Amino acid sequence: MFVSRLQLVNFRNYQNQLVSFSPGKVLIYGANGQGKTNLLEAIYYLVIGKSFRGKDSSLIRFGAESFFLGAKITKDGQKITLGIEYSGKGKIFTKNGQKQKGFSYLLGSLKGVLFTPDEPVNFFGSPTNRRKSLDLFLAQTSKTYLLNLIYYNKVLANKNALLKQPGTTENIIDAWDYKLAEYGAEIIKEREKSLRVLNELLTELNDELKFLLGKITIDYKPQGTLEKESFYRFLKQRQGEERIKKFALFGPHRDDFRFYLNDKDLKVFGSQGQKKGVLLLFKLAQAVYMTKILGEKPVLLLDDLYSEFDSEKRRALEGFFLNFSEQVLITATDPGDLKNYDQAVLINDGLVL
Ligand SMILES: Nc1ncnc2c1ncn2[C@@H]1O[C@H](COP(=O)(O)OP(=O)(O)OP(=O)(O)O)[C@@H](O)[C@H]1O
Repeated sequence: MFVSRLQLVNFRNYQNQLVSFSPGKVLIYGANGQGKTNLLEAIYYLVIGKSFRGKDSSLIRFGAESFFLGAKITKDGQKITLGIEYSGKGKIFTKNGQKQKGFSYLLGSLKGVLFTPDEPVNFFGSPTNRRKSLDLFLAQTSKTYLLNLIYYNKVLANKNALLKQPGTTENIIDAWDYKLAEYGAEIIKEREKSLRVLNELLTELNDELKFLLGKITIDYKPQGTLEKESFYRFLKQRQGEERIKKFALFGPHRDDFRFYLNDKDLKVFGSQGQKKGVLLLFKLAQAVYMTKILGEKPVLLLDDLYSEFDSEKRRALEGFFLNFSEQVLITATDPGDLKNYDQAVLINDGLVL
């Protein structure tokens, strides 16, 4: 799939901009602070229904009251139009001109994988960010996963409220734990399976691209089990501790997965370059996963990629992109950074020239 048209109205520093994109390698270039990342942010907004870097209110162009993003997607020769409007009153979602009840009805229409230079710090910095990142990928690849996650979070919120209430009995908590175990086991199963596959794909990519020396391993530490009944017993055994702390301490909302390079924890021992490399490989593995398992090539959104990697890695990457994406949008300050592109888009002060 690829984005053939994008409209930005009062989004960041864009007033009313229509951009046409070709499939293939698209170079988005311009000086610092002109709106290159804003453009990727807009496209990724249509992928995940929110910004990867700011609150909705901060995305409205200074002085305006709402923003609108619209896109035309070409998918297997068919055209899909998506629209999201945000104002202080909320968001309006449209697909093919029809208003939709929520973003979950748009999710998956445009599949995308984003890599930004700031991301490794956040990603390796906290388990919450790693979980969020994985959830964004899995929500795009599986509707069931998304639903289980939504239900799980609702039950979790209820359980947490009850744990704070004086006089809540064990029986009441039991009922919520049973539900948590039901959804939680499914979440853990999907995370376990996908991380195993992603690890295999990432290893193949690393061999092919000769990116980092050594073996990369993803170690997933689920806070529960893969089966509902044993998960429920796992939670029940820990109820005492949760009642004292008045907070749900166990379950996939506390899961973590860590990356090891030659059996050394990357978070603790990895260099900045190694962390960036592994995260980029992890993202590219997601694109391969979507292509191989779902049969849908996502759009790759790579912010300032070439300032991050040495020339050998750049060369390896250039040959790779279009195997697993129909369209890759790469931002750069120097137009000489990307060779053999299909389209170059110059951005200047919120305008596409
Ligand atoms: N809500 C907003 N309204 C108007 N302008 C905004 C808004 N939010 C951010 N901007 C402007 O957007 C610009 C930054 O855009 P962006 O992050 O896309 O830059 P960039 O071209 O990727 O630059 P760099 O190469 O430095 O990363 C800044 O000039 C900033 O003032």
